[in-house]
Amino acid sequence: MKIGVMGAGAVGCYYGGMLARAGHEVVLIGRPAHVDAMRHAGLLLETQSFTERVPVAASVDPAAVAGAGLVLFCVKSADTADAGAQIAPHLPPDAVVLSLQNGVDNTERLQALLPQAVVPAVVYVATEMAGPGHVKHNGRGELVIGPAARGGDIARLLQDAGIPTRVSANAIGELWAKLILNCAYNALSAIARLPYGELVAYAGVKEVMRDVVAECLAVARGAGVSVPGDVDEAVRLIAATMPAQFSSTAQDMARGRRSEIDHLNGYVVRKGAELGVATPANRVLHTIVGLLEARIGAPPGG
Ligand SMILES: NC(=O)C1=CN([C@@H]2O[C@H](COP(=O)(O)OP(=O)(O)OC[C@H]3O[C@@H](n4cnc5c(N)ncnc54)[C@H](OP(=O)(O)O)[C@@H]3O)[C@@H](O)[C@H]2O)C=CC1
Ligand SMILES: CC(C)(CO)C(=O)C(=O)O
Repeated sequence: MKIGVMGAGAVGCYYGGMLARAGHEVVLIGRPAHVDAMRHAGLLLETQSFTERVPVAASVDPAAVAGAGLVLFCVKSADTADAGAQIAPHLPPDAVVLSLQNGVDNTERLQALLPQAVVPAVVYVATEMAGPGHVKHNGRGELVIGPAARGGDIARLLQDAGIPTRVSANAIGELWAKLILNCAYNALSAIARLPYGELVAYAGVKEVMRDVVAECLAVARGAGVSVPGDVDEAVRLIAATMPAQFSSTAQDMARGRRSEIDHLNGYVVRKGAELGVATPANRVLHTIVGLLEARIGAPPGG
């Protein structure tokens, strides 16, 4: 089965690379610098256990998804609508689109554009682009995917390629659990320009995070979502296990790029307003990040 990857960035290149390395026909669709490098010398896949150059097809043309039975959709949340519209005319009717994105509404937004099955995936990985056509895997790599008609087959295909995958009937709840971590850490790390260890050591930060988490849980409850696990413990563990890490929002801001904040705290604020749940702490964080992004000239969120 041909596999298309929409968004040849950190996540797309890691998972697409693992699948290509396992012998699947994979095409990575991305920006010219990465595509040119991969066409010339393959994808440089640097993981914690091996480093390999993986031959892979690459294109800047969204039409390259034609003929794909599975598409990994790996753009940032702000690019979901544009990238979804670009692949829509070229997708086979029976393709399955797996959304490998943070935030809880990408599947819904993508499904509104596509008649094909769109399945959410919770992505537990740390990966980055270290240069054109060069992906660096810094840890983990598991996926939790939502149920789908061919969910079992897709999970097996991923497993066989060395990607630990399970199917969960509550993938949306798991996406919310991750969203809550993002809401607690991402904006604060970006605003303070601090890694998590220093961030939580500052007086009052843990209390702000507690307020943010309580609001998120109230919105999730209002939306009928059951958030699995011990959320407070999960929040505590982030700073304890990655004290030197800056949030992806902080990293985007440092690069002058638009972050996903509108789909993190911003989503909680919008959903809270819709459900009549107050979200003052999330609102303040979302607004301050928006102001900072406007000051550095990052394109407005979408
Ligand atoms: N990196 C990580 O470790 C993790 C990331 N995630 C989530 O995964 C998702 C993807 O993140 P990540 O891979 O880091 O992001 P990246 O920015 O590294 O990758 C996305 C790539 O897609 C490109 N792109 C966007 N729109 C198009 C388009 N229309 N056509 C072709 N290429 C396009 C982007 O180019 P450009 O930048 O020029 O727009 C970029 O190169 C996000 O939701 C993120 O939150 C989840 C867990 C971990
Ligand atoms: C979980 C967390 C907060 C880890 O850095 C993350 O996903 C992010 O930075 O976006």
